[in-house]
Amino acid sequence: MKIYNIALIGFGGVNRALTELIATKNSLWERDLGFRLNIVAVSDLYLGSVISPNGLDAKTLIEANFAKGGFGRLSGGSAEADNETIIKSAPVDIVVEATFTNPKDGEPAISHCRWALKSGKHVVTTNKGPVAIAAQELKALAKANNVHFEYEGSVMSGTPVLRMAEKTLSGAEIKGFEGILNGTSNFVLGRMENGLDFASAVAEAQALGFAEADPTADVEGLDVRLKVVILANELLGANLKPEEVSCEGISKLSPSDIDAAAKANSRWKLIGSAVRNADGTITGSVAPKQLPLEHPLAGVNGATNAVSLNTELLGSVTVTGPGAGRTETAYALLSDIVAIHNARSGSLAKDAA
Ligand SMILES: NC(=O)C1=CN([C@@H]2O[C@H](COP(=O)(O)OP(=O)(O)OC[C@H]3O[C@@H](n4cnc5c(N)ncnc54)[C@H](O)[C@@H]3O)[C@@H](O)[C@H]2O)C=CC1
Ligand SMILES: N[C@@H](CC=O)C(=O)O
Repeated sequence: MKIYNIALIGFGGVNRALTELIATKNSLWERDLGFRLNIVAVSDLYLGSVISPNGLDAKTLIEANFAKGGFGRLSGGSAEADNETIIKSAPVDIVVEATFTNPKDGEPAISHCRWALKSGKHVVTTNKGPVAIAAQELKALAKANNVHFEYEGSVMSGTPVLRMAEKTLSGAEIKGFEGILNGTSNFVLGRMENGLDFASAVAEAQALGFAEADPTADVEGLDVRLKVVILANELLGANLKPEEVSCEGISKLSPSDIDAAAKANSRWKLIGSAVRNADGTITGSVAPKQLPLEHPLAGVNGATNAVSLNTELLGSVTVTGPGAGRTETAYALLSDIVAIHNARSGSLAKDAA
């Protein structure tokens, strides 16, 4: 049985949810997946950092109500978040990057990934910045250092779309996609349909753990823009940069726009899409669209996301599932670790034989 020592960078909703899963499910994973996870280091801007080479107790990490700089009170702890030392020096196999997504330049998360990969550590991340802005560089670094860079949760949280497409749609010739790719804005639009005002709906999405640290990224479409870039680059072989994707969010939609749509048997949805043009170029966009109720994406509600992949050989293939949520996103990290474990232990090859 394998034990993976891990470092958590960022200890917010997602990495706390992963810690909770570790506290409750390690024995199940040992039996069913063939590994356990051992948290050896944690670093968080607010709490500080801590390293314990033998491992930290996951239950204690979750239950202790640490104040600002609180890791400083732990043995091996410091009130400052020394990410660089933790990432480069902690004796871990996997760095779990779940700090905030910076839609402008992806930092400091890109540096976190770079440090880890250069130190010969696998990276699993739900952070969209490094994937949308620096995937090529980080994949090359991973390859050069014989480690993995995995990021299933960067699009549609724990709902498998990147790995599903890579593993099961090879040769289907994906020509484009359109989807609902932000849980917060979809949740907000639904709550506004029920009469709630915009600000209260955003506050609810924050309380439920769906929203970004700065929810402007959700409601102005910046988060979807990163996801469009990731999907286009991964599934269509594009080389898009965020600034090349046109972007409009939902913040200008008023209650009367929402009512008018309902009266016309339709609904506003924030749609991210990309298409391969006749000349081979790829165009991406993010914009609110008024969809008739019978449209397949019109019935996707709350923090659920959905993406319809337009393929040459299969027609339209739609994947739907949670697009945000702490535990749902922590599951994406687990699925990345399972992918690493299977690749390293050769169990997929054995299954296929
Ligand atoms: N919550 C969700 O539903 C989903 C989140 N994501 C992404 O996962 C990541 C984590 O999300 P959440 O946990 O919900 O965010 P969060 O805001 O709850 O937690 C982020 C944590 O990172 C810490 N942090 C910020 N900058 C840091 C730095 N430079 N060094 C160390 N720690 C730092 C903050 O103190 C905070 O505790 C984000 O990038 C987010 O975009 C992706 C898919 C879904
Ligand atoms: N804030 C994002 C979280 C997942 O990426 C969302 O609401 O979809």
